Amino acid sequence: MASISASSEQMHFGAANVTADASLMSPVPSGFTLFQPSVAIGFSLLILLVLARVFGAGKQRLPAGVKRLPHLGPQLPYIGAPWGVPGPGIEAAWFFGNMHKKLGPIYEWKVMGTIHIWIETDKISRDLFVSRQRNYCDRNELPAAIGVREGSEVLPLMGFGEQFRRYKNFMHLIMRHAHPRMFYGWPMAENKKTLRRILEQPDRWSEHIIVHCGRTIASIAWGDADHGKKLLTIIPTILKTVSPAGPLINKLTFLSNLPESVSPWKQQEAIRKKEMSDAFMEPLQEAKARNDAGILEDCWSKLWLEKEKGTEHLDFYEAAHAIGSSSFVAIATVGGPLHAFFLAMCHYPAWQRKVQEEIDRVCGDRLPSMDDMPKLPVLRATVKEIVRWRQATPLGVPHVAMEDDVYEGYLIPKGAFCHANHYLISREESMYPRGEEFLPDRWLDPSYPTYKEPLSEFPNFSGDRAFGYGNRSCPGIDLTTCELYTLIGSLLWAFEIKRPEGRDAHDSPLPWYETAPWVITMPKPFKADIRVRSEEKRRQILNDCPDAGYTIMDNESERKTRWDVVRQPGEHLYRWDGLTEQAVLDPSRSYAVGI
Ligand code: HEM
Repeated sequence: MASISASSEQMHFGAANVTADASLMSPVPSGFTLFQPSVAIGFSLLILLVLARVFGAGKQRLPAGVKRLPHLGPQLPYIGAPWGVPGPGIEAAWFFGNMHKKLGPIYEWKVMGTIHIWIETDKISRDLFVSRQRNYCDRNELPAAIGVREGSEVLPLMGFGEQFRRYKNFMHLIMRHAHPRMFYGWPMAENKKTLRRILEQPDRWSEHIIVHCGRTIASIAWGDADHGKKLLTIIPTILKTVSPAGPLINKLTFLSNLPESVSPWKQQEAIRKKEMSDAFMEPLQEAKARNDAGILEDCWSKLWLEKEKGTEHLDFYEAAHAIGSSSFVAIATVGGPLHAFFLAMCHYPAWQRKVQEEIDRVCGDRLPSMDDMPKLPVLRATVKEIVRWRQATPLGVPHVAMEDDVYEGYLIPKGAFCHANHYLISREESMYPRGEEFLPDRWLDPSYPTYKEPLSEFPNFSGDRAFGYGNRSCPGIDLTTCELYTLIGSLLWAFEIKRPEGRDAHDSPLPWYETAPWVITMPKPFKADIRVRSEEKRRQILNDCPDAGYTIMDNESERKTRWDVVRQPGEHLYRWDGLTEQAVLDPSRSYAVGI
């Protein structure tokens, strides 16, 4: 297969973008000292190698007739094959995709004593994570996120067990309660405020989208959009902490043995934990005060405070963390596809006109609501295709094998981290021809394998693979549906979104596949030309959409509380503490066409 350094999906990356991972792949440079990080890492690896040899670590015993999964070839005992660990974010999805071309649809890669199993297809993911879900429902230890797997803080990262079951049941219950009530009307209310902000400051669309997601989920969780600031404050740290591209300790896992007094990661983690707990406990405390005063509006917290049947088994700390940790995940996951929406509209203007024709015909002079959705298949297809085209979680969240298992004659050992490559699964040629294109027609035209009738119901997100598999799959599908359908519908009702022309286009070209390097990723913010579609719509927005102000402050002098969110000096667009920054990719790598 031909090999290129920037295929149809991938961008060209400048030499300035050399990844930090390069140190893991490069030979040790001449003229080094023992204090250089690369030398220290190399030295540590050497000691580990010697220890592993001495104690015979890393030997894998295979039962009779069972084979080891395809792998990279010779590997070091215990350490495995840490060289070549790919760059962050989407590059990892391409990199592991390239390896599938050599090793087949499922292979293993041992790094630092852990067996990682990479899965290329929907079928294998379903065989393991759905048909055998009882064995593949654990989560992995994250070296930088100390104690999160065993703790009672973060639902998506909790190991399987009694505490996880209690949180997840609670999450399902509050979702089941809120969904038929359209999440108590909060998403529609926030949609209007966001239209107003974008009308007034179109060049800050990316910032308004992030704020929108924070305000919407905070309203649903605690009945007060202002708590969204707390979520916006804590997310950058936790998302970086749990990402392979985050702290070094996530790659060099043996560093987690350092005592807290000399471990900057452990010290940082103690601060992160305290801040996150405060961000979850304070809003529930405030919601309680408002509930006691009889003024708390409908929200998830109210269900717990008023002891809705099935919620009473959680104490205050647990309820605060179950609600908080179910909320913070709703910001980047929804914000990512919303960013991808702006990108798709700039790249595919003809499709934008088509979906606007449908919205105009069905909704006329009012904003689309969930009641309109059966009559808006083109809008639903647009939203579904956005989530497929630019995955919010391209490598999903690992499922950990709880016991040894044998799949098609191959051993999947207890403790293996199993990764479904969602990026590849969303591009399987047999299901998604021309997978790298944004092609909403694949959900509307009977000639495509993904087409389903009736169009008043399909496409929808039910069973969509982007939301994961089995008993660890995403409980946020209904909320995502409500948020994305109605906000994207409203944005298309109100605005025309175009790629910039002339000098602007030259100075900041439209990205194709530039995403952030974290486990939940989003397209890099870019310049778009956003104009209201008519003077009548402008009047309607100004009359009917309340001005809720701007959450992000211009400078530190305006800060009143620890939770205020402030743009950094010299920052025109809020960069969310680096979360919106582009992944730094390795320009020396190349990926096969079609990955
Ligand atoms: C486009 C939007 C979203 C996508 C693509 C998405 C994707 C995912 C994926 C891939 C997982 C891991 C599934 C697995 O392990 O197999 C997950 C888990 C989870 N998601 Fe979402 N998600 C989205 C929106 C949301 C929203 C809006 C919420 C909350 C309101 C949410 C809450 C959660 C939680 C709590 C988990 C952890 C479940 C568990 O570990 O058992 N997600 N999501």
